[in-house]
Amino acid sequence: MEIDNTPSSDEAKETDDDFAIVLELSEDDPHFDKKKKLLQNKGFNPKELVYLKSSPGPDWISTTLKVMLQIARIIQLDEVEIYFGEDDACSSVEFYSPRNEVETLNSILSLLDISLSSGMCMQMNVLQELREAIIGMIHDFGDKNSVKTTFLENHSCGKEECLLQWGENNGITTRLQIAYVEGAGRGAIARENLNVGDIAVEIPVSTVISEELIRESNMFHILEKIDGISSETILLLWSMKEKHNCNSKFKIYFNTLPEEFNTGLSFGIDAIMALDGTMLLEEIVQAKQHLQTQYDSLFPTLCNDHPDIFPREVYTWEQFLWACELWYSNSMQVMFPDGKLRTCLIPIAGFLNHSIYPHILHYGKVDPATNSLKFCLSRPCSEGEQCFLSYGNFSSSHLLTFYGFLPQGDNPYDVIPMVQILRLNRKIVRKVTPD
Ligand SMILES: C[S@@+](CC[C@H](N)C(=O)[O-])C[C@H]1O[C@@H](n2cnc3c(N)ncnc32)[C@H](O)[C@@H]1O
Repeated sequence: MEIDNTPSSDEAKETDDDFAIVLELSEDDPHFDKKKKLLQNKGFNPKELVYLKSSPGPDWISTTLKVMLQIARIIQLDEVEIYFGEDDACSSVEFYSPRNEVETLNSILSLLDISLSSGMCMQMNVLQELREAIIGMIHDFGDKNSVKTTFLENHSCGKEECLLQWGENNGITTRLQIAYVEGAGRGAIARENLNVGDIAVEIPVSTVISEELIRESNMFHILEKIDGISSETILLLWSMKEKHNCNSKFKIYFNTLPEEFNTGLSFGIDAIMALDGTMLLEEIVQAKQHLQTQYDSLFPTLCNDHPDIFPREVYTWEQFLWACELWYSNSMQVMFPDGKLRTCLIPIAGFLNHSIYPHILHYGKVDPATNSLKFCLSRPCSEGEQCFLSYGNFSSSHLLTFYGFLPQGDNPYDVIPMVQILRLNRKIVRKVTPD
């Protein structure tokens, strides 16, 4: 089917309608049915063809882009956005979330780039015009939503510089430098103007801390025999000891880690009192109880049975909590070429802070061609600007509990209680409204 602004079938014959950009909702999409319905509510099909004209009129580019955006926004919705998208099905929703918007613009850009690089299209000039318009929209979005960072000048970044040097010696390439920033510890700052598609940091797999590395350690054969123990727990126990290992390959990385993380898990009594009666306190207490149970199931048994491998002074509850906070707040999920998803610590990339308006959206897949992780920009980052990542679609309570901060701006993922309220509200309406 042709979209609104394309010619009717008679008109189509008079135009160069031989090349079309295809916007398609994948049948593998876990939300295919809901998205299809949303598309149909707006008059679109799951597969739409946007035909190019050789001499488009003055409004053609903007009208065409508007339609492409409407379709791509729905294709790029995530679960929470779909929930609200369904409510707004008949209204003319233009904006779902910052993540959705950046994802949408980048998905159209990549379709245009594929068409341009195929060289099959007669209307290269039109594709170029569409591309420039999309790039302009990505820039505008960044300009409207850039977060001002205040740098703290009186902090030395000696340890961080050492890590950057270590990274360089071990094949890490980065266009970021590290600085202390107000309210977030260290942050990663662009050394030069970075554009959409540029790689801000590239990390070879050999410099990533993952399960594979731990298999070589002398504690692995003991831990793997423990019933139900997860890879994450094994990694956590390894990092508690490796932190003190002077010969560790990752010594310089461990040197840069904070003594304290200040996530919700180590909130002091004052903070806990201030949260009295809130759902957040419940979340923190439950998470901590779970960790305490886990610790008690492992210690002091491991220290008693293998004192040389699990020294008592290293495996204290306080150090266990530190390692939990390290892994919760600094690890990333990475997909390896063998198809396995592993939890990893990633030196240097670990300095990237989170934002609701991130520059980098996709970073969790090893490129098999280079055996490296590439942190590519989905929107530009100017020289001297702090470069942000998206840690995921987390609510503020999750970010506070496991990362120790509240994000700036309206967090679109603060919706769970609201979703519950809406559902409850609907149930009440249904009950009181006769059929
Ligand atoms: C992966 S580390 C990022 C580097 C970290 N800032 C540091 O100095 O090591 C994640 C931690 O950074 C801090 N952080 C990340 N994003 C933040 C933000 N938007 N505001 C405040 N703190 C943030 C939190 O302490 C979080 O636990």
